[in-house]
Amino acid sequence: MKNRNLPSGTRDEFGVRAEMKEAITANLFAIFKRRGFSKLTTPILEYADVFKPLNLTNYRPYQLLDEQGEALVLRPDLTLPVARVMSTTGVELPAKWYYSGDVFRVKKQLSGSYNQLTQAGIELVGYASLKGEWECLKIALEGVAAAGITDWTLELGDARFTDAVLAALPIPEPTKNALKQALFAKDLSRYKQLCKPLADTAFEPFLNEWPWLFGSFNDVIQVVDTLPDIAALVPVISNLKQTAGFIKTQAPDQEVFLDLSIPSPQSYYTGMAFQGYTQNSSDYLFSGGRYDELLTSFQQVKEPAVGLAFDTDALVDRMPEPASADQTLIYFDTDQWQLAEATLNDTPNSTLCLADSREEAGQIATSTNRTLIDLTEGR
Ligand SMILES: N[C@@H](Cc1c[nH]c[nH+]1)C(=O)O
Repeated sequence: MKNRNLPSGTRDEFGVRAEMKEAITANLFAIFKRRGFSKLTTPILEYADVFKPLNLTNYRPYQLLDEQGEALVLRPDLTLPVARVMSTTGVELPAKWYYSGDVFRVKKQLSGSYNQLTQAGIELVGYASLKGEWECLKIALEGVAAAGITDWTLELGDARFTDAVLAALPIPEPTKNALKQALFAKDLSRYKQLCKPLADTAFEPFLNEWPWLFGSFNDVIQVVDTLPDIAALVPVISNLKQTAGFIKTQAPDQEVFLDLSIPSPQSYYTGMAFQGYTQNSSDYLFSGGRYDELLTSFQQVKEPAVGLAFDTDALVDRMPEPASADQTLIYFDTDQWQLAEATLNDTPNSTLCLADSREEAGQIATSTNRTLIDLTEGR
């Protein structure tokens, strides 16, 4: 073997970390199942076409070809495969699915982030009501709590906000597009220049704040309230306010932020989006949102849908490590297997010592800091 290195952005997982990941995945699955979700598993390989609705600059996939020369990819997302299943299998709707699996996204070299990450998530297909978003948020609160993470921020947004505001501005279409680009790129000098024709209009106070429209829910809503009436914004703001109220009833101490100055986390979102963050890290704990148009890229009929995925690796990175219990090693002769088995059953946190000699068993016990039970003693 010439190259023993791993492909960039991948890792091996073993020991405590791998066990913590298994434990949080089991906890999340228990939450999903208790709330009536069914399991859905899809392959790691899919036709590249499935992921056309993604913004591929953020999610550049690993590509390969099948035997007919068709482009395949390692899946960069788990929501699109669920949408594909929904449109090809004629499953009766509405449906509640859960899943877990690895996704692969080619990141910039040396960006320091991983190209393979594990997600565990849910998709609610066929539910148009705000109850769908709230079910996702309830699961987000429970999932993060199950990981033992207490200090985190829930960030809300809405994919419709930016376009609704831009549509109302009395400026030509190309200027609106340029303004959106400058806003998202945080190119402030260009942004200010493009806003000049709107000085002294009713939009001015809002436009002065828009690039910084991120922060605690009520502070951001106050700025939004300075806008003149925009009919398309009414349901957006009302849903956001109701949702902040819902969180208050479910988790009174939960910090809720609102970000209305960035692009939607996924190009396929059509409504509310929500993410969980801890301080000093750009990895989200979970990310989700409503995507009512996505199924139309696979089938004729439109189906409302909303979902969320936990980044299992991000949860593990922030989970408190479990206290390690005292471990015991059971040394025995080959003809004592039954006795060794009985001792194993009766002794918590024990493991059989498979060494050939008492001396080797002693060395292992010392180097791994374990107590040794010697069943050969006095033979
Ligand atoms: N697939 C999305 C998360 C999601 C699940 N359902 C809806 N959104 C992501 O990876 O960001």
